[in-house]
Amino acid sequence: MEKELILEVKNLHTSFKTGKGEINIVKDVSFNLHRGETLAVVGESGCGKSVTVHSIMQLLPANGYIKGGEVNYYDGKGKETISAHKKNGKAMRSIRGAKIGMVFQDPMSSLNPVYTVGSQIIESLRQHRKLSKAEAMKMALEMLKKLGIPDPEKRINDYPHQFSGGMKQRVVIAIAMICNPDIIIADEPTTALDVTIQAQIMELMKSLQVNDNKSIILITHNMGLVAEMADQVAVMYMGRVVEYGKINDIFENPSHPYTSALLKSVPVLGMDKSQELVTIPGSTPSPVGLKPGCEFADRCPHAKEECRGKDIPNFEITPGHHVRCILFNDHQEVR
Ligand SMILES: Nc1ncnc2c1ncn2[C@@H]1O[C@H](COP(=O)(O)OP(=O)(O)OP(=O)(O)O)[C@@H](O)[C@H]1O
Repeated sequence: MEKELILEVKNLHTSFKTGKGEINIVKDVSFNLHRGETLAVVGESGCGKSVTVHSIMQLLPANGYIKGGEVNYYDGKGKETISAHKKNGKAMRSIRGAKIGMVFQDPMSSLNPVYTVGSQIIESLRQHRKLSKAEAMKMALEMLKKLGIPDPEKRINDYPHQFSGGMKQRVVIAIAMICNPDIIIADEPTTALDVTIQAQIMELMKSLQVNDNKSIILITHNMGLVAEMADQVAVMYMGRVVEYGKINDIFENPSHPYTSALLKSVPVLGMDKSQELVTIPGSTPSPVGLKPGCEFADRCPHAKEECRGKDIPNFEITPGHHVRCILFNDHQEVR
């Protein structure tokens, strides 16, 4: 059966104007998200994962702007282009929250300490739907119950500081989910939490995806989480998707030298015990004054002269498995 495309990011470019000039942070990023699936966007700190999703949501800081590309949202009824070069505040406000919900890394930065959790969930709901306070309250209670918050009738009137870290993150998920969006963007949703709580939150997200057919974009640098959660994976390095494919393409046939290095540098459940972890030589370059050509060339064991000087195209090595590396230039180029 053909999978239903729900979000399409095509050749997205995002830059920031800074005191040191303009810096290109997201470069030619493309990926697809299908209904009921999880796309993991993975890569080291600073590679542009958050800027990519903030571009999709048009939540960039004042000095950031989308230079090119398209973001297409499909809701089953047709295509809606939610961002290109120009800002489209009205269309975006109807999409943010209602069609795409966001869960950020630190629950405290998403919750307002001076309002009860109930009023924050209701506020999110009433922004998009005409409901009485009582109806909204009933829906908020049902959502808290569904997300495993014990004693929701009492807890709904509590303030965020009265919740533990894991429970706060459940409240953030409740706010993201209350309007029943098709897509949830989760930006490192468990980084600020204890390991056992992390597992519970990820299980909760997985159950929403499976039971309610939600699509998730999971931003993470945790390859273990990727292995557990993802259907599709986009590996990013210095603002580019260097490898993109199905979970098995990435774990069983990692092809970009950066993906291979990344997988060798982190422990993944089920890996051979005799396999040593290897650190990636060198460090990520600064995005300011970056040399042209492959951004990974200076750290890559296979680097050749051709890797430097001009942008490296994307090659399709098997259907849907794309690698941005000249080692594969005998394959079909894809845009
Ligand atoms: N407002 C800004 N002005 C200039 N540069 C910025 C701005 N915001 C982010 N950047 C730069 O964009 C790059 C990518 O940042 P981003 O937060 O997307 O990385 P990330 O992959 O999500 O990392 P992390 O895992 O640490 O969150 C970084 O080099 C960062 O310094």
